[in-house]
Amino acid sequence: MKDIRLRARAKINLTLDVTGKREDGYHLIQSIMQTVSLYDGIYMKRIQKDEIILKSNLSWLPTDNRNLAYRAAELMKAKYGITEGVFIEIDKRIPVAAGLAGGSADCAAVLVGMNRLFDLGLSMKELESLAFLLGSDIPYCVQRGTVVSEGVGEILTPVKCQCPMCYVVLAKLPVSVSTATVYRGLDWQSVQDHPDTKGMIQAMAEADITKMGRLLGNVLETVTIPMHPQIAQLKEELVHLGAEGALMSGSGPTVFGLFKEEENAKKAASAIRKKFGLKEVVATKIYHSDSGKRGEQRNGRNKI
Ligand SMILES: C[C@@](CO)(OP(=O)(O)O)[C@H](O)COP(=O)(O)OP(=O)(O)OC[C@H]1O[C@@H](n2ccc(N)nc2=O)[C@H](O)[C@@H]1O
Ligand SMILES: Nc1ncnc2c1ncn2[C@@H]1O[C@H](COP(=O)(O)OP(=O)(O)O)[C@@H](O)[C@H]1O
Repeated sequence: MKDIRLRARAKINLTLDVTGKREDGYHLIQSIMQTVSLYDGIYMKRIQKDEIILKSNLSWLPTDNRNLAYRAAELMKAKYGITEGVFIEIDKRIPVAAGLAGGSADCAAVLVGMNRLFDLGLSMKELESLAFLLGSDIPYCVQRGTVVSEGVGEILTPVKCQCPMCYVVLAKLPVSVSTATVYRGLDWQSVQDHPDTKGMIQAMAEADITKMGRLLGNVLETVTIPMHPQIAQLKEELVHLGAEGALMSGSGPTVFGLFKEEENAKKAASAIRKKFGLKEVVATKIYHSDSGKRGEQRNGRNKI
């Protein structure tokens, strides 16, 4: 039976602005999203019996249609009349409910995986449209890279210059933050400090990581930091440890710091782990696709 291995990578938001609110309560955003190397491993296999079997290394992660990866397989099966089944195994490494889009990345990977496993021949654009039915961040997780995300997350414009290579420390407090609660708590019209999206793109074009560090900005911090003030302490400590800048990712609570040197990022990660007694601290880096094409076959293994 045909099988496939994929890497579902996490994202950070280098900038996140909210520019309006739709009548249905969803917020209009402008955000520079960036893929990082940290990934969940996804293994998928066609099975004869018409069912979806999902397993993961986290005992408490749902394995039914509360899991976004399951929902992706369910949607594809229904839409394309697939009567065979699929086995999905998730090796979860991205912290959950963290502002890193781990669930969305798994979901996007399963959409890509179903397309390949069942030879559906769908284009990236078609996969992104399906992705948007499942969540606002998921079209981006299909596309990946350095992208300006607008609308509620469905309007994606790749940034022409690549984000310069730098090292990223992710530190997650042991608390869960609901994206819906954070957006509900935002009074977007009274936000004073809007991130400079254009300035950030310019800094990336100049490969000026120091300037990028200065321009990091996320309006959702105004909601999540009062709920969890340690986020501000983590940001301060990362800068103290040599980060060019630090920011909360998405709706939080993960904080990331940007470092020029890998060694410094690793040292900072271990210092943060000790000082704050945190388990979920990862030193990773900006992800640059080396093939330019998602799902490219390398060394006999499918990677995304
Ligand atoms: C904040 C961001 C920034 O990248 O990321 P995360 O923190 O989730 O990683 C995203 O906008 C999150 O996208 P995602 O997590 O896919 O959101 P969804 O599942 O579609 O929606 C969860 C809830 O958030 C609110 N929501 C979401 C997106 C948006 N543009 N405006 C909203 O108000 C809605 O109330 C919705 O019920
Ligand atoms: N495959 C999955 N991995 C992680 N979380 C998932 C998954 N499927 C559904 N979820 C649920 O989605 C919610 C958001 O998870 P996640 O995508 O990790 O966070 P965020 O949206 O903050 O980046 C969690 O409450 C989690 O229970």
